[in-house]
Amino acid sequence: MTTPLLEARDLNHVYFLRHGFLKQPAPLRALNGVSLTINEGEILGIVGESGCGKSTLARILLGLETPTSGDVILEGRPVSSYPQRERALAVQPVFQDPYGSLNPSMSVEDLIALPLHVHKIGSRQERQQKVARMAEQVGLPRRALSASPNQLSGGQRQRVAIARALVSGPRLVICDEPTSALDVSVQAQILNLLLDLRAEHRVAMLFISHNLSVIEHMADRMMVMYLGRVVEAGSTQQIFAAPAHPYTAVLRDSVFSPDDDGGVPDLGLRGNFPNAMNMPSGCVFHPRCPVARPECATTEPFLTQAHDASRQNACLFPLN
Ligand SMILES: Nc1ncnc2c1ncn2[C@@H]1O[C@H](COP(=O)(O)OP(=O)(O)OP(=O)(O)O)[C@@H](O)[C@H]1O
Repeated sequence: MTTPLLEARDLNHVYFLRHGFLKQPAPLRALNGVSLTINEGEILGIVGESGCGKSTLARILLGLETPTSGDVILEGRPVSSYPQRERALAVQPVFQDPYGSLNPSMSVEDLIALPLHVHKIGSRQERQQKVARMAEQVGLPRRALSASPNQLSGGQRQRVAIARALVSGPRLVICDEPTSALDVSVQAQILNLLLDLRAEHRVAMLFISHNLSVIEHMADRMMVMYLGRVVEAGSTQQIFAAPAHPYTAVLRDSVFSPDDDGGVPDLGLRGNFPNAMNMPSGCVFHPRCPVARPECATTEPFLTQAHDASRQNACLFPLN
């Protein structure tokens, strides 16, 4: 068996929130026993409503946050044993907001070259060549290299962010809602660009979105998250054809407005998205589940294999 590129084992993350000056901080479980693997060159999609823990997971995998418990293993070694430089070279981010993540006082060329500069890769001339090649691959015109990011459109800025993420040759790119802030007309272009770059560079991606149709387009395998837990995982094609968890089925059948802003979509479910500080008993989805039975309020389901070893779901009464 080949070693996965990245493995997360039983990640738990708790934030402590203080309500009121004198009150004791109360725990909010943002991640609850999340495990995953990403293989070389593979795209793993993570989907779920706002607040389900997607960005917390991304930040932990990027090393921007330390999990309360659990392990992250990169190419068979715990990430804690990696020097920061090596980890940053192996795993690069592309965030949602291309406006906030690009320093407007730098030129596009310097922005793309930043990882090469920080990690002292290549001579000045080699860096320039790499940046020019990368800019061409992401479809930026040559004249954009001397521009400030403020002079570019949202789609072009995201191309800069993607070029910067890929220029140092990472093995994994973590894309957190990379097209949610863009105009509908450019979203598909950026998604297809990421697919082309994956094919060309054999780079793996963790692709986070609240929109299941984006995940369907992008991901080889996918995980559905709800209130910090994984409720279904498996091949994207199989899950779309026959979702096992009622939450996945609701997400699949909901109609997303193409220009929704990444907030909580209207899934037509009874009840609101629950408060993560006051988790429902039994199955955490049961208060909103269209097919819940009495046992669902009292018995907690665990993520278990179904169909074959590649699929898992956490439902007492799976649909398929
Ligand atoms: N720094 C923080 N301090 C306290 N609570 C946090 C913090 N970051 C996230 N949370 C809480 O943790 C839970 C998971 O948040 P997270 O941002 O990871 O979810 P998400 O699925 O990425 O949502 P979104 O798409 O809105 O970013 C939420 O209840 C959120 O309010």
